Amino acid sequence: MAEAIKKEHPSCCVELHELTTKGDRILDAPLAKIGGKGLFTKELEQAMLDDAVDLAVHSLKDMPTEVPDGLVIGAITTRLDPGDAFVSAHYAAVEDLPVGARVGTSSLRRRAQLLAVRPDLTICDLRGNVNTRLAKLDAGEFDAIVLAAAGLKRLGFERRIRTILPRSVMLPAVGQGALAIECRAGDAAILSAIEFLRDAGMTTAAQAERAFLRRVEGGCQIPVGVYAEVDANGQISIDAMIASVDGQRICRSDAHGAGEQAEALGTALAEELLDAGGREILKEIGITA
Ligand SMILES: NCc1[nH]cc(CCC(=O)O)c1CC(=O)O
Repeated sequence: MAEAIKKEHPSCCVELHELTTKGDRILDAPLAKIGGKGLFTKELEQAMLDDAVDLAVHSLKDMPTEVPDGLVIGAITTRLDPGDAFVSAHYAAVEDLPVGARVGTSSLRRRAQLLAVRPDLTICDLRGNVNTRLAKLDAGEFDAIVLAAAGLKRLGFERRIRTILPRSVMLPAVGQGALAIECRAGDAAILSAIEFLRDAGMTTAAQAERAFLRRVEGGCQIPVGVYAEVDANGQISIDAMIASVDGQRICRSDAHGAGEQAEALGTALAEELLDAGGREILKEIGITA
């Protein structure tokens, strides 16, 4: 990212400040148990409010739906790959896994959707950075793991991907695969310097996906999936689901309309799913929506 900005603005001096967040540091507990919003974003946001850095690059999916006062998402990039990848030494796809196979994954969303199609699987918690997760698979702890395709691709592990799970089985997390560039709200110089990174279609899709998430009050800690896409005519399609953690119940639906209606469509789809059983599911895991 620093390289891309430097290339676009040769006269700018771009300095990289690497910060670690609570989400990077606590690697021995499932994200759902660490809890709290902004696990991967807070430290970076504080650095911007303190004027220590001018912008922060996040995975959009790590960003809470509410941005702190004084900060904005200045640009959302093209989605690298929204999907979830199946990685395994011995099996080519989920349907090839033997009965009771051990699958490692870090998220309730993946757990629920895997169990919906294969209730026999043993889903095991798996956290850590991508290298650690692949090392645990290679050490034989699991028959397969499922993790974001974008994370694997960005870190050069694309060849480890056996299949991308189809969206009919696995809806991604809100914003998965896109990056969000956050900066101070009034910083006109930075806002215009990062404008070139902005993907118009993805920005609209993110509005719908984040409106959906805002309405169901979830983060990547709850079994919720959503995927929105804008076509060449500016029409948006949204697919979303709310699942029980055991995958036994999945409320799923879709919505279509003009891109200008992205937020309203996302919110309405959330309400439809909450009314169709989603509210009850979230209540069971302690969330009132
Ligand atoms: N929950 C952690 C996280 N946040 C962003 C990514 C990479 C994918 C992306 O940038 O959307 C990952 C890893 C994963 O889910 O496997």
